[in-house]
Amino acid sequence: MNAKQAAGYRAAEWVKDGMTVGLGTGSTAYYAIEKIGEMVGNGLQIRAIATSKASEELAAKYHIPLIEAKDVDRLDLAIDGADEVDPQMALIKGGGGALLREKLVAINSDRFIVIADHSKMVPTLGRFKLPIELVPFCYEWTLRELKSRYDVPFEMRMQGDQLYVTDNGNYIVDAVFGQIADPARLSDELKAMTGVVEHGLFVGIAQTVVIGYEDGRTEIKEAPCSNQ
Ligand SMILES: O=C[C@H](O)[C@H](O)[C@H](O)COP(=O)(O)O
Repeated sequence: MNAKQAAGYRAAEWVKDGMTVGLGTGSTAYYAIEKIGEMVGNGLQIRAIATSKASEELAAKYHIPLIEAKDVDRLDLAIDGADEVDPQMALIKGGGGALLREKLVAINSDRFIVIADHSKMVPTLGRFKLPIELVPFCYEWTLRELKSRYDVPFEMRMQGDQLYVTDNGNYIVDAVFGQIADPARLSDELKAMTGVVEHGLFVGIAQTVVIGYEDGRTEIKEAPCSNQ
């Protein structure tokens, strides 16, 4: 058992018969999907939406029935990893490029459970580069606007010698903020920019964080206003 596995497996315990479930993306979400797949193999009846093509393939491998948004109004639960988690349970996500689908799924779920190994817990967000998803059309102008507003390094995400393209056909620029003093404010500012599709700050969205440790222990944190 490693720390990511501990967190992923523990979160899978929230999944109950009849639920609709959002499946996250990344190396921690992998373990949650693996465990849920095992539970489905043992007779658990759920329907799921995956947040990336990679997680869709993983779900299919475990015979987890997949649905689309038109099949359901909201999800009961979503389980996903994070790149950083602060003490208020604000997150940076999108290291794997899946931030847009992940945020859509998270905000349309009754409970959003974040799974993270303990190294992801930080006092202040921003050491991890903040992914910002850009519309490819005239992205150079959006990038120029970002640079004029924020005096920090911006790095277009690459795949080999090509610009990285998300599952939604967009680009990602990673912003090296170092420290983000006011994640809610930055989130609103970025969201209001034309050309920015989405960004990796998840503020006030997580209700539960499951922290995993190498010895297999887990620690659960609930958002103060969460009544779920
Ligand atoms: O786009 C990727 C997602 O936001 C991931 O959940 C995040 O990057 C954490 O990934 P991992 O569990 O592999 O560290």
